[in-house]
Amino acid sequence: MSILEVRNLYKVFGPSPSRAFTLLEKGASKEEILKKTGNTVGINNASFSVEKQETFVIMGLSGSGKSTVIRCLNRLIEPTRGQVLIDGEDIMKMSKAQLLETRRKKLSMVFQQFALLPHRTVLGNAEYGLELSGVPKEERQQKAMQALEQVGLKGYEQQYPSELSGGMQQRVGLARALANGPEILLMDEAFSALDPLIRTQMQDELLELQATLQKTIIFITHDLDEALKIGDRIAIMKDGEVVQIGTPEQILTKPADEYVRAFVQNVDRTKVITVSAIMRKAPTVALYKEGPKAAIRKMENERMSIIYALDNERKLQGIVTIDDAIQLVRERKDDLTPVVANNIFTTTPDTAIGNLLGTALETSQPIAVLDENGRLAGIVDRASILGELSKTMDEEELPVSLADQLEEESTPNQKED
Ligand SMILES: Nc1ncnc2c1ncn2[C@@H]1O[C@H](COP(=O)(O)OP(=O)(O)OP(=O)(O)O)[C@@H](O)[C@H]1O
Repeated sequence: MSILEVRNLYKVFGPSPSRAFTLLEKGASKEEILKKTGNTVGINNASFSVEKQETFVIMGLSGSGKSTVIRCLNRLIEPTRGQVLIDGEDIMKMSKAQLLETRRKKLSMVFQQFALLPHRTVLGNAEYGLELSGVPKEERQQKAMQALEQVGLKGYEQQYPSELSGGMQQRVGLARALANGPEILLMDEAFSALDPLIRTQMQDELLELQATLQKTIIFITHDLDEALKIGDRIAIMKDGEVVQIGTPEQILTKPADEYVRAFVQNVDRTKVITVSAIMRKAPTVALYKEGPKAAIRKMENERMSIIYALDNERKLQGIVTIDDAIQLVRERKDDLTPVVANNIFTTTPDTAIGNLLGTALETSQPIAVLDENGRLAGIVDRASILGELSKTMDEEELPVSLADQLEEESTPNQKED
């Protein structure tokens, strides 16, 4: 079961939501509805679910409805229609007391403008949520200290917010949210007010922190690069609607419509698209013990001149050429081991393809993709790496030798024509 589920959520701001709904049902646009009724459609039929420990990013341009969605999740804004289920419980049906309890125990929010109390120390700010919940002093201080340590602010407990840099102030905001021990962290443009360098650093730190904390994070941003970096999945919003939900790779490789395509077209795909998106099954694979005759048969069937040789645990040991295998048959050997050449280039499924650029230049052989146990997960060849790279870069931007190779590979057999 998803930890959070949003079903057919609507928020209409204004005097007469029912008039807006009538027009929405007829397919009217947000602008038309505003013009005719004076109502603003903030969220239009949004549905998504978030899994436990997932970082789910909601991304969209200004006015697309991100902040309204995140505020509906804890009912800081009352949805007009729809359901928000947290651990299967509909927050729309909760009493005031239940809602408060849920906000304190399950959801914590980190705001763009830090929202710190200026007259309280760092520690005083970090323990504030717990204080509101009535947690005894000693316990709340201990939890707040732990949270401050997690965000790298140990030693700053007695400072005041004005004595800290923007990045540090936001760490206090994060510590305050973490101190409550929530299952879900709601982060509303949490890094958008920071300088670019500090912002990148905070993104890295959040990723690091999340690797150990494993919270469920719902992160709002208008910055696509931030979304692609942080999100396990991303929901893209436009005019209050969720237009696509997918992993960063899915968003880049299979944009749902022209809007998303236009949005992602300038992204450096090579940093996001990983080998797993372009690898294919290795065509010919043999176990050592199958011997050279079986290997030759497989190579013939697949019309290949090499075979990937695996040991008994199916770990890749190297490649055997058809000439090597023929030689082994002549020598009456019944095992492939003697001729396995292990000078094969390897990579892993989660390597960004931009990092394979050098290897693609060095070898015309496919690169073997190994899983974490050294088993052959597939292969990735130069054509598919170059194909992906060329979608990102203009040809003039490609290294000269790569551009030449691309040219050669895209016009095969020209001389023979
Ligand atoms: N209190 C309100 N009253 C009327 N309209 C509102 C209100 N709050 C938001 N809206 C409208 O709802 C739509 C969605 O706004 P929202 O703030 O959720 O967008 P956003 O994607 O978070 O944008 P930003 O990044 O600029 O905050 C916008 O058209 C906005 O004008």
